[in-house]
Amino acid sequence: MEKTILDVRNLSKIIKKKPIVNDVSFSIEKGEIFGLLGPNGAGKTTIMKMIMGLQSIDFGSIFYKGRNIKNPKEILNEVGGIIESPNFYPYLSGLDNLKYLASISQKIIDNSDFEYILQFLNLHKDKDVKVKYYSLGMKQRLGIAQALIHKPDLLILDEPMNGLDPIGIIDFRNYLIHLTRNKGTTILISSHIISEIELICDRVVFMNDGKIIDTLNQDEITKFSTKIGLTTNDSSRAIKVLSSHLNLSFENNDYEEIIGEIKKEQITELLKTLIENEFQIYEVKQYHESLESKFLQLAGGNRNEFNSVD
Ligand SMILES: Nc1ncnc2c1ncn2[C@@H]1O[C@H](COP(=O)(O)OP(=O)(O)OP(=O)(O)O)[C@@H](O)[C@H]1O
Repeated sequence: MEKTILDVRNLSKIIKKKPIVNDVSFSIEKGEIFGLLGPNGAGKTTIMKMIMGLQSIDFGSIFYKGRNIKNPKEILNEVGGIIESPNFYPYLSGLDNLKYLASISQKIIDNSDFEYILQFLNLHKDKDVKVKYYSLGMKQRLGIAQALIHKPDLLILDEPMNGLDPIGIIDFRNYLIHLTRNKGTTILISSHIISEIELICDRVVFMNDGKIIDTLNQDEITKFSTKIGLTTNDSSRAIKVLSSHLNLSFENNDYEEIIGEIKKEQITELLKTLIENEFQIYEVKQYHESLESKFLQLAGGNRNEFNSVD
């Protein structure tokens, strides 16, 4: 079985004599979640568009499962993605949009697949509503459904959390982890929001000005962000709940904040526990050297364009 799913070699895109993507190489293994992180204009979307055949390649090659892909249409049945705003037929319902896509896929997609994806993305009750009446968040979730409905081996997600609410983000992250761990799906995901990426990625590439400036693997990502500061509506109760439910030790600091050491992969569980116990969460901060500070250091001049941990 082919271990490397995607191999991007010396990819370049020149627009108006400017290298938008400049000699970028990386490869992604089966079942990996691979993050592209970079400020606005770094070249993330352009790379994804080249992989999906939405933009031509000026230099370099893309290998998919060992095959040099000259015409990306060859692999579209195996690849799903959201790049920029997803496209829909506004006069069709959410379900009919999905059914139309399914009808042009070569994969077998049955009613239980539609049911599952619509339930999962919390669109089930609005499945028969025309998409022109959908909110931004609903359209984003339908876009995710479109990317997933044909069960792609490789999922390409350009800023997929845009427009999702906090619970939607947590559920979506967990679903991506489920897809990779249980279905063997491989994911290439971009963001300029560091906290979204560091929670789920096995490897992260930092881009700036069209170039890769650094790559971190899971161990290197994990060693960041070990201390968390939380501001909620009830610090004392939060300390008790985190201790009794998750065996985490948090304490008050001087700023109505509670601080505790936590492993990166526990953050989702921590937030879920607090939400389930009806806390208002006003702020979540990371202390120690975080992926964000590493990124800001690497990105230098563009530092103001990054979002901080939400
Ligand atoms: N067709 C085009 N014509 C001119 N410039 C372009 C074109 N496509 C992309 N660019 C420029 O290329 C650069 C990289 O754009 P790209 O969308 O790939 O960045 P990005 O990292 O995805 O940014 P963001 O986080 O804002 O989505 C930007 O400066 C953009 O303005």
